Amino acid sequence: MIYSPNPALLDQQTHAPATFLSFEGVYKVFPTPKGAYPALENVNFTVQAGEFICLIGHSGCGKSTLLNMVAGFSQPTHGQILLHGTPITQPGPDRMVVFQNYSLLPWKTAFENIDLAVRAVHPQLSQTDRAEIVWTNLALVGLTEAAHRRPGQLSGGMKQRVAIARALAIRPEVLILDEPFGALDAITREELQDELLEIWREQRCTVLMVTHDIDEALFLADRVIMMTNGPMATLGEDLSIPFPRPRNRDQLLDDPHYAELRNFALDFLFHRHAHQES
Ligand SMILES: Nc1ncnc2c1ncn2[C@@H]1O[C@H](COP(=O)(O)OP(=O)(O)OP(=O)(O)O)[C@@H](O)[C@H]1O
Repeated sequence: MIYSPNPALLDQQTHAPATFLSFEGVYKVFPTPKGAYPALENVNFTVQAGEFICLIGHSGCGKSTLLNMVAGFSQPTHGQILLHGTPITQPGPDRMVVFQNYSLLPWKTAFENIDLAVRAVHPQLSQTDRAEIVWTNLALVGLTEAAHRRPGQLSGGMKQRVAIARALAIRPEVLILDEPFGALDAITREELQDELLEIWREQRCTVLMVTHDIDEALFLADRVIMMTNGPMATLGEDLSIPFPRPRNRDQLLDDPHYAELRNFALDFLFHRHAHQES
């Protein structure tokens, strides 16, 4: 079959397929009681479909602000963020967010939390079809056995697995992860990183993930976007991570290029753009 792109996805002037996701001169200014606070200034970069991008920067540099605008929770003050060439103006099921604090409904079971999201996006589906989607996604994160437990009966890692399964059940094009493993112990964190890579490999969604952990970013990402400090934070470095996949943690640590990239990132954060409090 000959591939013919959807005309709506073509750039009107060049007729080239529109970039998957692009940040074009994005500024964000927050009104505060003390006056306008310019959080982000002139952020420009593009993301290809299927890329795994990690955003790193000191606390307060605007990482969550940027993700929130991709999610459609807020709008740039100037500039635009385009998905398939169309400005993002509101939330939609093509972009799902997973937060650090799981944000599950405590009175619903794992199954019900996921089912609720599926029902909100696909109200036309029968209960049987919805249940199939929920079971598939619970299995994807290894939680079939815990389906009928409420969040209070789940560990932190299990709660985050439910949150990831809930996001994936909607089949988003962009999976937005805001420090998803920040509250987890080191072992659970590594397990979830491996599972996330496996899911991403199978589903080929595009991932935008905020992390404070350089090793996590180097293990997971195709590119690490490093942000300068706020106010007026912007893109500082756009690092390509060349390690072949599937990645093996021990092999990565032995790779001299790994130490080079890690030192470059550390130098960016703690010398070139040191935070006063760091
Ligand atoms: N609604 C708001 N009103 C005013 N200022 C805001 C608002 N939201 C964020 N800010 C400010 O914008 C800056 C960026 O915040 P943001 O939460 O995006 O940073 P971050 O890089 O995600 O930080 P962290 O790593 O600590 O989560 C901060 O100085 C924050 O105080």
